[in-house]
Amino acid sequence: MESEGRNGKKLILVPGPFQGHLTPMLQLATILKSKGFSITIAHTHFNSPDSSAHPDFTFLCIPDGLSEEEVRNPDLMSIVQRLNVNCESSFRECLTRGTNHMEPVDKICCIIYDAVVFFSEAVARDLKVPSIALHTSSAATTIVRPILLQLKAQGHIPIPDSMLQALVPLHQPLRFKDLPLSNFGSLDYFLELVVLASKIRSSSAIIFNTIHCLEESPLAQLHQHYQVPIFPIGPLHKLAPTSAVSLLQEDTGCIPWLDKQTHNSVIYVSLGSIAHLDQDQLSEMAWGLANSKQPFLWVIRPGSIPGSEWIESMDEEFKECVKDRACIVKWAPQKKVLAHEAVGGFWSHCGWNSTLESIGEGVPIICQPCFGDQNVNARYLTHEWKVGLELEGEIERGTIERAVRTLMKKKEGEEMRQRVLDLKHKCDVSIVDGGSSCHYLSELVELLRSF
Ligand SMILES: O=c1ccn([C@@H]2O[C@H](COP(=O)(O)OP(=O)(O)O[C@H]3O[C@H](CO)[C@@H](O)[C@H](O)[C@H]3O)[C@@H](O)[C@H]2O)c(=O)[nH]1
Repeated sequence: MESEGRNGKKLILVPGPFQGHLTPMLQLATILKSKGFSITIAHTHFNSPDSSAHPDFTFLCIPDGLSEEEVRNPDLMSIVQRLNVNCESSFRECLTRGTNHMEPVDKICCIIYDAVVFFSEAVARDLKVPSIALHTSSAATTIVRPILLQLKAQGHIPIPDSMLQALVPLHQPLRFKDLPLSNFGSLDYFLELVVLASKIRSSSAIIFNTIHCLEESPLAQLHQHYQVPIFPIGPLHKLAPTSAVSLLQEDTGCIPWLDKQTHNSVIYVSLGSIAHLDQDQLSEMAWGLANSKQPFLWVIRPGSIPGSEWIESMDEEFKECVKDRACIVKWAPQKKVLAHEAVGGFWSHCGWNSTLESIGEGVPIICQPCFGDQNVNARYLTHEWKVGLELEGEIERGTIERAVRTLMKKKEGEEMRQRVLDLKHKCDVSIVDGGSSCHYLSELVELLRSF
């Protein structure tokens, strides 16, 4: 049984079962452990994290009732929907039954849950345990999501072409086309999920993996919107740099390859853990990179190109053309890659973790958002913080080649690099004594200790 934390307080943390959600929750767990709390990670069977990487935590598997078929071909929206239905009673049972590795309910001081697995809040309320939500996307995304519901009510979803380029009132620099619509599953369920995941219900506070200096205005709007404390305590990966939580095996062979490249010469390419490409897009990306003449490190996730295996789908001519300046892996140790001095640019889908990790290492970005909050993040990167280049329209080799050259070789790219280094410095300042994230973290810890 997990020994009591130094301060005698026990926390249950419930992550969302996707890479971009598990990562920040495990980082938060590491941070709170260092503050003296004992930690139980209550996770679904689906995409369960590797418990051996975190010997300090207790792991509790919530039976999730998903069928083998649902797990084999996961459809994100329906998985989220099913988990929120299936897991409420099994989670409650896990907590109340007091299994060998579980503490009695009255010893739990708080349940911290990812906002997408809101069944956790229902259980916390039922058991009269305080709860706090963690939002894993940006504050800007959270504050604009309700606009989608207004648009739907006005019959403006799908958003008409005539509106797409217009700025969203009170939410500049966002245009209507940047609003965080999902590509997955039914629109109605997505909108329902937006409502359910943004409700605070009985929870006592909301944690954001963001930084005051990056999102001052959206955070101010959130403070007005929600009647509970908001804790922007990011970037979590900087506060918990050793917290490993990869669902896929990392290929560390790319690090010795990077060691041989010159300073700021490599463009790192990754579209995160969810986005998919088709064969034509893969080919355009490949030739855009090849024609840019820049060395590149490219993550091609297994299964991300439906119907083909990753490397077999690249043709011989391409392999020959890039053989001295390309490294292609299935999954990279991304934080180490971005911190490597050879990496001078990141071509990213702009998931929120990748966005923070790139800013945190002072690496400018070519932005290719695929869906949802990535559109919001890309717009902030290109038009608010001005540290990213927008790759708009179809994926096309000429556009890619030009974007890579601009970022890596031209004055415009160098200016972005300077600005992102300034932002990195501000982020570094936020997490040390006197910094905003450090301050909010102390307040969060104080609240948790008061429960
Ligand atoms: O080869 C790789 C590629 C990625 N990563 C890591 O995987 C995470 C990816 O997270 P993120 O950049 O946020 O992308 P997604 O996995 O696509 O995340 C989902 O969840 C995020 C948080 O809610 C959202 O912002 C995204 O839009 C959504 O797709 C990051 O920590 C990366 O460091 C690796 O370690 N190795």
